[in-house]
Amino acid sequence: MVTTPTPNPNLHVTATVRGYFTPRECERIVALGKSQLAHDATIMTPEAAGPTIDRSKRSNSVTWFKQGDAATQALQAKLGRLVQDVNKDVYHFDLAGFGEALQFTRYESIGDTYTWHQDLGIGNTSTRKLSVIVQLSDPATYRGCDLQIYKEGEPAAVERNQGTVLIFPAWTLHRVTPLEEGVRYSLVAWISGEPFR
Ligand SMILES: O=C(O)CCC(=O)C(=O)O
Ligand SMILES: [Fe+2]
Repeated sequence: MVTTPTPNPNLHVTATVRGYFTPRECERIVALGKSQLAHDATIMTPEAAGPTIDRSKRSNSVTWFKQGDAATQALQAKLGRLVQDVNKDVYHFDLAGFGEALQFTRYESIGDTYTWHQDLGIGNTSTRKLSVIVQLSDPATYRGCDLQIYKEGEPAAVERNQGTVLIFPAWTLHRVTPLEEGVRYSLVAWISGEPFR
């Protein structure tokens, strides 16, 4: 049987929402993140049974915001509204919601980095459909640590402004270049769903 599905024209798009969070809101999120324990960030590889630490690929630390906390719920509500709107206009995915805890990402040591990767992978990362990143730091306070998206063979830098939200399909290749000066924080959320449709 041959059918011709309707094309989905925006799968390459990174949705950029400038100033969705105010600098004050960003500072509050940073303070909340910094008040909690940091863990070495891990990666998933098909070779390893579970999450592994590989500093050549990912050198930074993360804090998972506690599920159910009032502050977490408020953050998820605000992000969720935006994601629903963007998904309706841009991606048209079947989404179930936040599949895992919000990740507060910390680049605090010179050289902290995350090399090219996709967020959609194996194990519990396999249900991720959209990646959502909030730029929490004032770009004047750090050098390097550029979030870049792979576009037609080239790294394309994305908006660095504090409070900007970036949304892209979770298979999109992206990286964070090494931190050269200062510190950078980001908030990362993944919106998950049943196998792709
Ligand atoms: O810190 C960022 O902007 C991106 C982090 C990231 O790509 C990830 O944690 O998967
Ligand atoms: Fe990522």
